[in-house]
Amino acid sequence: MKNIVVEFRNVSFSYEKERVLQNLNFKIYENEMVTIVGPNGGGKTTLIKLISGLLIPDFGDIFLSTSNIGYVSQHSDLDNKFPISVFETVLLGRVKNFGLIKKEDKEKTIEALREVGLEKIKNKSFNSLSGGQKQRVLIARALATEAKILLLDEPTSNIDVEIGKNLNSLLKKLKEKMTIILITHDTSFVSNITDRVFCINKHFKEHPLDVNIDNIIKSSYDNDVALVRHDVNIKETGGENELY
Ligand SMILES: Nc1ncnc2c1ncn2[C@@H]1O[C@H](COP(=O)(O)OP(=O)(O)OP(=O)(O)O)[C@@H](O)[C@H]1O
Repeated sequence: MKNIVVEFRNVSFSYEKERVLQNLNFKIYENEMVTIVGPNGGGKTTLIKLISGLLIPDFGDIFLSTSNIGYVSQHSDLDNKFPISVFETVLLGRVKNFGLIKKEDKEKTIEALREVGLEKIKNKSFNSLSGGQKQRVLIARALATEAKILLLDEPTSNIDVEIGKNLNSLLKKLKEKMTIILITHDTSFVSNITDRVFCINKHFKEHPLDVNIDNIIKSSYDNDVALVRHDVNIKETGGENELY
């Protein structure tokens, strides 16, 4: 029997008066990879913000087996006016309460960069990298925190098919040592490695793996449901904290 890593019990969430998630119940287990799909505005990002602790539910309870959570959000750009190297970006994952950086922190940073295959470009500026490389650096930053749960919000935005394949192999490797929860509109990208598929449209549904997910979403929610990737930056609204 696998250990439960995340459990939602009757969880509901609203932004001000708008109910976005209604009575969610599910469990996610150790070393599982769960893919979250659903229409635009269905509440997928809200769900992973609840898991990360960035948002607090109105009702219900969320149980987590660890507070070590790495979150790679949809938007990978850092401020261009704030030049930062690849190494420093990943090292930020080790900075706790503005304490001193120790030798061990630098070692863990290099280890994380090696794991995602980017050790050789550690001195490059983060903003000079391609979309796919930036994604890998941000995954390395999550690894440097020694995360036990990795949350990824649309990791295939801004990257081409070839880089997507590399990311797929990286996630397959990482799945052996952590639980991965990933939002994507591109289900083919993870179909060979995901263990379960959750569909979120205010309510929760779990779908079987062996069918075409896009068709399921359309038949479940109606044909007009928009399934689009986030290739554009959208400014966050509301009073939430940004993790990075
Ligand atoms: N900070 C916020 N303040 C108010 N409403 C918000 C906020 N963030 C999201 N919403 C609203 O909550 C609903 C769910 O948004 P969410 O981003 O979780 O959906 P999503 O499934 O991730 O959508 P997408 O596929 O477009 O990224 C939407 O109606 C959205 O407009």
